[in-house]
Order: sequence, then C-alpha cells, then structure tokens
Amino acid sequence: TPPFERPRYVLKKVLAEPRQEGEGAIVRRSVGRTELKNLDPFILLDEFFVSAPAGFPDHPHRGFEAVTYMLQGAFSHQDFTGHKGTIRTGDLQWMTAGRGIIHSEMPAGEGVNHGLQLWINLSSKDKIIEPRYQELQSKDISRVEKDGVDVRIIAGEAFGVSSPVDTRTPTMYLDFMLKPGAQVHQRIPENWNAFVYIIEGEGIFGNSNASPVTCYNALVLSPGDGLSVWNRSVKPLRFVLVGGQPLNEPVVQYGPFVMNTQDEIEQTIEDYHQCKNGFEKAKHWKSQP
Ligand SMILES: Nc1ccc(F)c(C(=O)c2c[nH]c3ncc(Cl)cc23)c1F
Ligand SMILES: [Fe+3]
Repeated sequence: TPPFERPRYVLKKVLAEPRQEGEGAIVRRSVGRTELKNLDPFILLDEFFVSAPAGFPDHPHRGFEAVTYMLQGAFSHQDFTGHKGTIRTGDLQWMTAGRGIIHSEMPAGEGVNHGLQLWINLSSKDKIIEPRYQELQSKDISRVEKDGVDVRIIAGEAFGVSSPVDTRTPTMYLDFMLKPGAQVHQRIPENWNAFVYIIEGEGIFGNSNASPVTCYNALVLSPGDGLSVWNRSVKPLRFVLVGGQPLNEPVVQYGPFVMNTQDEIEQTIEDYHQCKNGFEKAKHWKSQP
C-alpha cells in the first residue's frame, strides 16, 4: 500500500550555480534566485563555501530568521550586543533577527568552510520582536538511524522524534543521509510549501520511476501529504528537506531587510543609517578581527 494518499512529486528542478556574496565568499543560491522566489515562508537558501580571509563582515538583518547549519569546518560570529560564538561541523545557529541585528560571520576553520544558510520570513507581527538565538551543538541535534536512513532533525519531526528548536512559523528542516539501496517516506503537513536541496550523491524523489537528481539541485515539491525518496546509486545520498506553513503576507526585500511594504523598507534603511528603532547599538560597534 502506498504510504501517502497524495504523494508529493517534483514540480520544478533548479540548479544552484556558484556566485559571489559577502566579501570574496562563494555561495550556491537555490531558493531566492529569480525562478525560485515564491516559496513562502522561505526567502533564500545559500550553500556557502568560504576560505579565510573571505567571509561576511559586518552587516545587518531585519524581518526574518537566518538559520546557519555547518556541514564542514567552522564559522565564528559576533553581533552588536556582544553575543559571539563559533559554529562547528554539524552545529546549528537559528538566529531570529526580528527588529534588527548587525553581525559578522567569518570562517574559523582551516581550508574551505562549508554550510547552509536558510532565511525564513517572519510574520508582520514578529518583524519587530527582539533578536534571539537558538544555538545547538552537533551532539544536541536530535538524530534517528533506521534501515539505512540517518536523519538529523534540525526543526520539526521525523520518525516520531522532534527537534527542540522553537520555530515562529511552523517549519520542518531535516538533514537526511541515505545509504545505497535505502528509501525513506517522510510525512509533510498538507498545506506546507516544501522543497529539497541535494548536498551529496544522487536520489530519486517523488515517484519511483523518476530520473535521479544530483547535488546542487533544489526541487520544489507539489502539494501533498508526504515525500518518498529512493537511493538506487552506489554512493550515499545526502539532502535536506525543508517545509513550512506559508505566511501569506506581502514580501518586500531589500538585501538583508525583508518587510511587508516599500515604506517599511525605507523606514528600515533610515533606522539602520540613523542607528535607531533597534539599530541603536550600531553607533559604536565594529566586529573584532
Ligand atoms: N554583505 C551581505 C549582504 C547580504 C547578506 F545576506 C550577507 C550574508 O551575510 C550572507 C549571504 N549569504 C550567506 N550565507 C552564509 C552566511 Cl554565514 C552569510 C551569508 C552579506 F554578507
Ligand atoms: Fe548574516
């Protein structure tokens, strides 16, 4: 018996090509590029590859959440409130920027530091909340291994295990590793928007006779109550499955500012330049080298 009443299949496949971002950093942007704009509540997904001295020096955020997940290496971060730390392989930083953050995110490991940064929009009422961090070390991230499937539960639930992360918008963010020959059937709430981003290997998504998809591709999923995935290759398959309940609000983005109207964007730019309404600490702050 098929595991789902309405299996989700692949509506669109988009290859994320490398591009410059920050200072000398290379990112493969999937969600957030022109043809992948309306995946409400998701604004952007960057797979970043950064070697020192490149990185993301002092920059602001307002109106959304930046979720950084390190796949390999380390990143150090510091913000204008004095909050600082290092995100290492397998670690997670869920930063709710709310009304405003200014921070720097710089590589802290030797060689290439590789990870994902997902931007999740906030509802209009949450765009003015105080900034907040939820930071998990690799060992604290819920993990289930079963029948050749190894899933790390960054947000939401899989195999009956939930993540401790408190998401403003109901969200799932699952990091799957499938051994050769393994398959997985993951339930996804019916009315959520959902996509897959492949990190390593090749997999078959949606229906069992679909053609295999390889890394750096993002797959937009059709509506439905779950996704099936098969690994029919001889290598491990690694991908993230991201889903969220749409906010259904207007989105006006200006770089690292995501609001609901053009007026709010203009107000945000003024707040940032005049160090007010949440950007007060910008007056005297610069990141320490
Ligand atoms: N100047 C500028 C302008 C706008 C930005 F969003 C950024 C920025 O920080 C990032 C954009 N992708 C990213 N992936 C991973 C990480 Cl750790 C950071 C970023 C930045 F630096
Ligand atoms: Fe940032």
